[in-house]
Parts: sequence; structure tokens; C-alpha cells
Amino acid sequence: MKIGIIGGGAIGCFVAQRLEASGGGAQVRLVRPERLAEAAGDGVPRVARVADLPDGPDGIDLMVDCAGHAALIDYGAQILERGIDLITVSVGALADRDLEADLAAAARRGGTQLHLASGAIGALDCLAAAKVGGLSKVVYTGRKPPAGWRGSLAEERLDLARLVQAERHFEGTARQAAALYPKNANVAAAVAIAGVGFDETRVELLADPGISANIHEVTASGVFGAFTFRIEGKALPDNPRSSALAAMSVISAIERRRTAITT
Ligand SMILES: NC(=O)C1=CN([C@@H]2O[C@H](COP(=O)(O)OP(=O)(O)OC[C@H]3O[C@@H](n4cnc5c(N)ncnc54)[C@H](OP(=O)(O)O)[C@@H]3O)[C@@H](O)[C@H]2O)C=CC1
Ligand SMILES: O=C([O-])CC(=O)C(=O)O
Repeated sequence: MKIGIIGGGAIGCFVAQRLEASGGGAQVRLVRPERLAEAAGDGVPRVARVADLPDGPDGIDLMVDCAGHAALIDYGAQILERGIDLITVSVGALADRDLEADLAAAARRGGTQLHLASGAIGALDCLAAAKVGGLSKVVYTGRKPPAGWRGSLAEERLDLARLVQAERHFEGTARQAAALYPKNANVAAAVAIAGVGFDETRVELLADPGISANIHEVTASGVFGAFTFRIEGKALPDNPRSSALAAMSVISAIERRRTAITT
């Protein structure tokens, strides 16, 4: 399988290095034009760098977006329309109804699929199955140490450097959370898409100086019964905002495409 990657940050580098180590390394990395001249800094120097998809090698089977909302907006539709499947971590971008419709139309035209990586959360399979019977309530709570909220709206709402106890900086719908916190609420979006949708999923986001992990909790109830899922995810060393599991979920999604029998 010929794979291309978008994003050379914490998640993109993890993915590129894992692919390289498994012998099935990526063929190309899509970068912003102004990044093209830079020396390879991701530990996988033989990967071709291009600023536009047509400049890359032919026959790419799969692109993986590890870059964030802007990348899905910039490249998603053209990738899908060119007949290339796409795995993305930028799930929150789909809170924009127009983008969601554009991506779905591009996938139909290209005969392709946009696969949403499970990211930093789990239990999405459980939510999706429970949705079949009918879900009555889904609540997602995201809790990170103050450093995990740097560069987000939380900085405007709280004095992150001086927190002495957990403080909530957002309460609302998953659609609002995903739009307001593009680097931090992709999990809320994934929970919404698997379950009761962007407008019915309730979200709370907290900064907590007493924790060192990114703690995500989902509670759901419906015809199936009820469940609570809680994960304490370690952040990636290069980015305190992003849980390591998000990067691992991309590799897992790729591996599942390579095996005859999959979950
Ligand atoms: N689904 C989930 O559970 C999770 C999803 N995420 C999403 O993943 C994103 C990436 O996370 P992470 O790797 O930690 O972030 P980083 O900030 O470490 O890296 C982001 C990388 O993407 C590149 N990039 C951003 N925009 C574009 C673009 N338009 N075109 C090409 N490259 C681009 C950046 O390049 P440059 O340096 O040139 O800007 C950088 O290399 C997050 O912003 C978030 O949206 C994160 C965690 C969990
Ligand atoms: O990585 C995480 O813990 C969650 C995250 O940033 C997101 O949902 O965007």
C-alpha cells in the first residue's frame, strides 16, 4: 500500500516513524509550500515532500491527515475525488455542515471513503451500536492539564498559569466545542458522530492542575442500557495537547486495512 501523510507535527512524526519501522513507510508528505525548503526534521528523510498532491508520486492508495482542521479543509475533497481513501484525525472539522457535505460528495465522486480515526478516545463502536437501538443521552467530558489547553480558547477564559483547582472553561454542544477548540475537541466530534450527533451531544471541557494525563470520559444511556468510558491518555512528548493514543489510532486504522480479518 502506497501511503501519503499530511502533517509533520507530533502525530504525523509518530505515524511516519512507525510506518518506516514496520517496513511499509510513507511515500510522500504533503506540507505547506513555505515548508518545502526545510531540511528533513522528522527522522524519515527519504519521504518526498510536496506542496500539492499532483506533485507527488503516482499510485498513492491512502492519505492520512495528521495535521488538523486546516489540512482537511485544504486537501480533503481533492484527495477523495482523486480516488484516494483518506484517514483523518481532524474529526472536529466535520462540525462545519458545508465541509461535511463537500467531503461526502467528493468521496461519492471518487468512489472513496473518509475514515475518521478513533483518535484519543475509545468506545465509539459501542456508541455506534447503541445508536441503532436508540440513544437517549450522551455526555462527553474532556479534562487536560493546563499545558494541554495552551493555544486554545481556554487561555482567554482562564488564567491557566495560576489554576489551583480544576476549572471548566466550556460547556455546550459538540458542534460548538469542535468549532471553538479545533486542536482539542476532535474527541467530542468523534463521540458526536458515533452517537447522537453534534447538536445533541453535551460537552464539558476542564483544565485541571491536579492531573498529568488527558482524561476523556463518555457516559451514554439508551435502549441498550448505559455505559461509562474513561481513559487517562498520556500526551505525546512533542505536544501536550495531543494524546499518544490519537497517533496510535492512525497506525491501527492503517493496519486494519492491511489485514484480511479486522474488528
Ligand atoms: N482525533 C483526535 O482524537 C485528535 C485529533 N487531533 C488533531 O490533530 C492535529 C495535529 O496534532 P499534532 O500532530 O499534535 O499537532 P502539531 O501542532 O504537533 O502538528 C501539526 C502539523 O500539521 C501541519 N499542518 C497544519 N496545517 C497544515 C496544512 N494546512 N497543510 C499542511 N500541513 C499542515 C503543521 O505544519 P506547520 O508546522 O507548517 O504548521 C504541523 O506539522 C491537531 O491540531 C488536532 O486537530 C489531535 C489530538 C487528538
Ligand atoms: O489528544 C487528545 O487528548 C484530545 C484532543 O486533543 C482532541 O480531541 O482534539
